[in-house]
Amino acid sequence: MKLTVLGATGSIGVSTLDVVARHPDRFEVVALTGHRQVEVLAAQCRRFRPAYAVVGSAADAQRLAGMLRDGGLRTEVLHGPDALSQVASLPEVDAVMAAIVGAAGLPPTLAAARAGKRVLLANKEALVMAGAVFMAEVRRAGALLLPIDSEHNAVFQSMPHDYAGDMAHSGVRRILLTASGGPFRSVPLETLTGVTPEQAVAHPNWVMGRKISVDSATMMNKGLEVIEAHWLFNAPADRIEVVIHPQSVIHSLVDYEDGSVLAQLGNPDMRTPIANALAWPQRIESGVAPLDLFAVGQLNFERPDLARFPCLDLAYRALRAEGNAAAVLNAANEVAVAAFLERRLSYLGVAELIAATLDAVPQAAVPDLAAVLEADRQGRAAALDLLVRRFGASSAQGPA
Ligand SMILES: NC(=O)C1=CN([C@@H]2O[C@H](COP(=O)(O)OP(=O)(O)OC[C@H]3O[C@@H](n4cnc5c(N)ncnc54)[C@H](OP(=O)(O)O)[C@@H]3O)[C@@H](O)[C@H]2O)C=CC1
Ligand SMILES: CC(=O)[C@@H](O)[C@H](O)COP(=O)(O)O
Ligand SMILES: [Mn+2]
Repeated sequence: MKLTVLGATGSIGVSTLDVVARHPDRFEVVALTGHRQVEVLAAQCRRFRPAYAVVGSAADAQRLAGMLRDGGLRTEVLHGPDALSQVASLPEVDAVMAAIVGAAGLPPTLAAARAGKRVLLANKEALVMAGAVFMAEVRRAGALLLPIDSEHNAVFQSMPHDYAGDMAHSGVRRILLTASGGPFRSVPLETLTGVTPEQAVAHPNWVMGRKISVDSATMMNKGLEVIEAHWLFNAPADRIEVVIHPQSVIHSLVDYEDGSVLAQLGNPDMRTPIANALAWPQRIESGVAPLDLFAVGQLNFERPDLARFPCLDLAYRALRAEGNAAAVLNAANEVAVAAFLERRLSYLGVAELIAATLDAVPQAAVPDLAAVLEADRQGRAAALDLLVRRFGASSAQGPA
């Protein structure tokens, strides 16, 4: 199978290449993309010898090309958003790992879907922003969409094999998404005012990029995942429930009409869902240790407290509002998380800024990609404006 890995230099990208390296007879890497981490991408190119590598800027492309030439590699180095879409839709590529973080991942992921690829979807923001447009393109092009997000991969594994998007027909009552509750699940509520980016990114169970780690702390990650589940499984909001499960061993569950509840369990290591989607419908070795239930000992469950996790409530509200609301929610969240990581916004300010942005941007339909991108633009503009005017941040904003 010939692969493009979008976001190869990130947490999911590195785990993907770890699985790929275990099966040189099965997988061939055609293209790798990074953004700013040129040295990491250069090392990956030396190891996997792709035909194409993509970075964010012309200057970095020049630097990478020099490094690869010195190593005797023939990899063609490209840069910029169009190059991402180009390598996501190459005719010789069978499967695309979509592991760019945030809205920047939408155009190349959509390009892969439009080209009818096997799309391994980690970039949940793409589906949150553009769910209807994205799913329509998947169906039109006959692409195979396989979820990488651990919860959705667990649901995928626990659904009937012939599930075609009709929960009632398949006897599915509810989808139960598990959530760790993040680093602030049980700290006294009054201490949340002063929490730092370092505390927020210290996830109890998973090692991930900084943006998704903050999302886990606020539980916006679970909110985005509720919206993701809605689109992937054609599930209405009131049939998707979130269950806090602090051990992150049960990755999610499907509740059937006959009272059966099927779940997928495993150690919290993304190489399991990555291997599952890369090889589906076969099973391959992933490097993940066998689950030791005696060491786990206990599996606990709690109902999420929406006063502690208002972002979860905001995401359900955006899903129910339909139209541009989810794209605005996502845009505001990206602005808020970046500002929090730069210490320009408090932890509690993240949810407040998102709520204020949702109030500020008028409702609109999003029938096509242009409308989705306009909703994203409006959400970012409103959030940045509110950040300065209402939340007192200075007007300069650095990279996320
Ligand atoms: N990490 C995890 O365990 C999980 C992640 N996900 C999802 O997977 C996606 C990736 O997450 P994760 O790997 O943690 O994130 P990371 O921050 O670790 O990696 C992000 C990747 O995207 C690249 N990137 C960043 N900005 C841009 C841009 N503007 N244009 C092109 N490429 C860009 C980065 O390049 P560079 O580093 O070179 O600058 C890097 O390769 C997210 O959508 C996340 O929600 C879902 C489930 C679990
Ligand atoms: C590994 C993965 O899929 C993450 O999205 C994970 O779910 C984050 O943990 P939380 O349950 O804390 O959001
Ligand atoms: Mn997840």
